[in-house]
Parts: sequence; structure tokens; C-alpha cells
Amino acid sequence: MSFHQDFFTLNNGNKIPAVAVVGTGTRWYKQKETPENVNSELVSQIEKALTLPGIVHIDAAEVYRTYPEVGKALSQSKKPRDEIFITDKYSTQLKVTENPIVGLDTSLERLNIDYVDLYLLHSPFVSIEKNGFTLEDAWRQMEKLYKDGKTKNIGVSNFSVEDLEKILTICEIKPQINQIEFNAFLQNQTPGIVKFCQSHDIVLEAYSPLSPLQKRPENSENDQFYKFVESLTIKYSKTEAQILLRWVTRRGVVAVTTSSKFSRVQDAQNLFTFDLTDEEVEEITKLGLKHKAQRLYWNEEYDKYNVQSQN
Ligand SMILES: NC(=O)C1=CN([C@@H]2O[C@H](COP(=O)(O)OP(=O)(O)OC[C@H]3O[C@@H](n4cnc5c(N)ncnc54)[C@H](OP(=O)(O)O)[C@@H]3O)[C@@H](O)[C@H]2O)C=CC1
Repeated sequence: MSFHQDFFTLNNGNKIPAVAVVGTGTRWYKQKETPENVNSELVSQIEKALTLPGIVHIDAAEVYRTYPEVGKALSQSKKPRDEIFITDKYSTQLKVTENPIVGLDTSLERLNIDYVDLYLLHSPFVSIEKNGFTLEDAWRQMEKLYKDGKTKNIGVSNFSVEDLEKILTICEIKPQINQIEFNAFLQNQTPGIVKFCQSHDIVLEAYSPLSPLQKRPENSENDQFYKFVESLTIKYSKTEAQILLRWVTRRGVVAVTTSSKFSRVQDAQNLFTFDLTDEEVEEITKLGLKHKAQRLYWNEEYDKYNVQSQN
């Protein structure tokens, strides 16, 4: 079976792999980082992922406290740096480092690399009171990091239309990416965000693309959505996860996934040996929208949008 990889083109002309196969948050997240709690399972998972063909996309963030694992796996890998796509995020919510410039300088040093491929503001919840700077100041720092070549691309995460409008009003460099929670059961994290980003040439990334598998309703075997996905697994000889990841990419969105099982990481890296028809993409969208919103993150901030999220 020949290997084929898909990419999206960003508004600065750079390319990003359509799937990030090793998210290092969620199931790998740590409250505290100590020399004793380096997770060897995660090191091994990243190491194995870095033996896969193509450009391997790793999603990191300072708040995950998994730099020791990512750094160790990178140092042991023989994959050339230009075949690894590394995303990192500045923590706006918890003050791990002083500001985005200090944040990225710190992670580059800790990961022992010269640049990341993508640096994101983890959330729009920035204020003088909490962070000591405004959202606009944070973005200007991101632009400096981009101009200094410390990151090839810059972007945001969990931003609503209003948050992006604030940045678009003042920016010299437009965000390339908005990473949001997106899957068949949550098709707009905040009102109108998918259409807005797609019409402003900001590529979306979907975290929790497998939310319908992570949390299944009771009697899912009788549910039309799951029955349809099941029929596609048979038609294409693919797993449910592969069908749902492929749907995300067919919606024009980068899928950010993770797994404790190497076979699932491998399946995600090897996603483009099949395709869904336009009708199948539309049917997953339609059946997904029949479900009430399933939001796993940022509930306090965004549960108020649950009805609009499934419109
Ligand atoms: N910017 C942000 O605010 C956020 C970013 N993220 C990023 O996105 C990454 C991925 O997020 P995550 O929500 O974990 O992504 P996914 O929706 O892809 O979920 C991954 C989980 O789904 C499980 N899974 C895979 N296949 C199946 C299956 N067939 N049935 C049941 N469960 C299955 C895996 O379990 P198993 O290990 O058993 O395979 C794994 O734990 C994070 O690690 C992080 O890097 C995540 C949340 C917020």
C-alpha cells in the first residue's frame, strides 16, 4: 500500500499536514511536572510515530507539561527536522511563563530545537489583570516571534468571531490557524466560527475530532449516525476513527488526534488511502447535527452556545 499524505495551504503559503497524529494533551496531560513523572509511554508513542513515513505532526502546549517527553523523543529520533511539524501553545489561562516571547524561548530551549512550525495563543481569555497584558499585546508578541523566525506560522486556539475580529483589526500578520473543538457532535464551537474562519482564510484545526467515539450515547448501535459510520467502515475497510478523521479533513479542517495505542496513531498517519464521497460527507454532517452538542472542553465559557453549536 503506497503512502500518501494531505496538506492544507495556510494564508502565508506554508503547508500544514492535514492530521496531527500525536496530541500531547488530554490523556497525557499532567497537573505538575517533576523529574520522577516523565511518562515513558508517551515518549515511546512519539518515538514510534516519528518512524512513520511522511511529515509527522505533534501537538504540544506549555500547559500540558509534556515537554520532557516530547524533547526526549525528538532527541532520540532520526527523522529530519523538516519532516516533523511541531505545534506549541502559549498558556493564556495559567501563567506558566511570563508572556508569549518568554514562553516560546523557554520551550525551544527545553525541546532543544531552533523553531516550532506553529505557535498558538491557547485561548482568548487574556486580560491586564490576569496576564499583565492585553490580547492585542499578546498578538504583537506572536508577530515578533514569527518575524524572528522562531515559529514558521502563528495562530490562535478557542477563539470566537469577536476575538478574531479584535486581532484582525490590529494585526500586521493574520493568524494562520484557529484550533477549536470540532467534530460531528460540535460543528461550531462558538457561533459562526467555521464559516468566519473559512471565509477569512484562517485554517481551522479540530481537537477532539473523535468525541463521538470517546463518549457514546446509550444504545448507539440503534442510532442512525453510528449505523451510518459503521456502514462506511465496512464499505471502505476502515475503522470508525478513520472515517470520522477523514470527515473532519473533508470539511477542510486539520484533525488533531491522539491515542495510547500505536495502531491508532499509525491509522491516523495513513488516512489518505481512501476518500468519502460528497454525499457521505454531507450525510455525516447532517446526522451529526441531529445530536445535541457534546462539548468536552471550555464548558464554563462556551456551554451558553450549545444550541447554536449544532445549527
Ligand atoms: N487547544 C485546546 O484547547 C485543546 C487541544 N487539544 C489537543 O488535541 C489533542 C487530541 O484531543 P483528544 O480530545 O484527545 O482527541 P480525539 O477526539 O482524537 O480523542 C482521542 C481519544 O479517543 C480515543 N479513541 C480513539 N479511537 C477510539 C475508538 N474507536 N473508540 C473509543 N475511543 C477511541 C483514544 O483512546 P485510546 O488511547 O484508547 O486510543 C484517545 O484517548 C490533545 O492531545 C491536545 O494536543 C485537546 C483539547 C483542548
